[in-house]
Amino acid sequence: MTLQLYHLPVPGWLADRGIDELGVWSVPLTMRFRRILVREGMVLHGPAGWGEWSPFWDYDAQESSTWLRAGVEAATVPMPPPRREKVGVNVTVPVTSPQRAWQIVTDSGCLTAKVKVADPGTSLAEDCARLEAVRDAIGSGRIRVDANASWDVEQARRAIDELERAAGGLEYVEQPCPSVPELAQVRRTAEVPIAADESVRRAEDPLAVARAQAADILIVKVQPLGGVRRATRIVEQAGLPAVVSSALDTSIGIGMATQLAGQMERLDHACGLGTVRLFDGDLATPSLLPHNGTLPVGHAEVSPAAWTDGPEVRTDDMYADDAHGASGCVDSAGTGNAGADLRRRWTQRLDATIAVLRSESGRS
Ligand SMILES: O=C(O)CCC(=O)C1=CC=C[C@@H](O)[C@@H]1C(=O)O
Ligand SMILES: [Mg+2]
Repeated sequence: MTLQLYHLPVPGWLADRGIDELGVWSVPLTMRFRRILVREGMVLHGPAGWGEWSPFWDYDAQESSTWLRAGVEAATVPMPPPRREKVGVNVTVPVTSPQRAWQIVTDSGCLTAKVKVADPGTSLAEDCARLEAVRDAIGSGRIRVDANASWDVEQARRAIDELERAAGGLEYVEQPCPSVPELAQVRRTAEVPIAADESVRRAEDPLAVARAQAADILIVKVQPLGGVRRATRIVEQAGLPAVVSSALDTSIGIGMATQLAGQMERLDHACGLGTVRLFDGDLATPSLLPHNGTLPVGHAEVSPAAWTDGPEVRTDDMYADDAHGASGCVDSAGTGNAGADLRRRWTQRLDATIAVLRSESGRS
């Protein structure tokens, strides 16, 4: 399987906001990440360029609506000039063998590595072996780990000590435990700084973690936080250093994230934006991949060559049989209903998500 990208008709709610082109895509990953092997989403075009909307499939319409606000903002709201032209990024190391981890870090050219740990079904010893290999590859560079809320307080204390020893020093530990009170407890005794990710991006109140002094650093992601402007406000209000990171986006979403990094007053840490390397295909040419550990700040464009159904498909012709775009599409390879399932699932998802936003604007 390779990259697929199909046009979809633009629903009225998006057209009213200035969106004039809509695509749905699917890209295989080069290796398992976050327990998935394929990433899917939409891209939206408007007066400010391209935006991405790619909530994971385990997110409901309510949570996905925040991600949609971000995609619409990127496509329709021009950003002020950035404070910096390029940003440092970390290489992301999935749960994998020490050999592969070593190779990923060596190939990356990055001076900071973020290593996934505590994945269900793997042991602390395996995590330590991966960290030793990463230290060997990165030399005097920085290593951070992400536990994705997998530990309780006691497990976190024990694991952090061991991981720190294996890594020969850690820059920070990202989301060791699920709740804010647990993070606060771990932070009180840990020698290593604590970063909050899920407690910011999936929380009803993204500032609660800062108020509770439960983290030293915030991880901020454009789509989960509803856009560059809202994410910037959250960082300002929290008053903590922030690490701009990816939501496992294509280059379009990574471009949105570089814009957030470009707007931030303080940017002391490498951004978690090197993840296009995990994709086997991309919407932009060239892809937003780090060179010498940095990425340029700015929007990425969907490449005309990326469209499976051709760059200039008139959606009213394509979907003559089906107003919702799920059938009747003839792709450029002549394979009939290729992508029909992808288009149907995402059209339904978009409809449900727009319904949430409509009801919210009805209430306000
Ligand atoms: O921060 C990075 O280096 C890459 C981004 C990354 O790790 C993630 C992206 C998307 C979903 C998450 O499971 C994961 C994270 O938890 O930070
Ligand atoms: Mg994380």
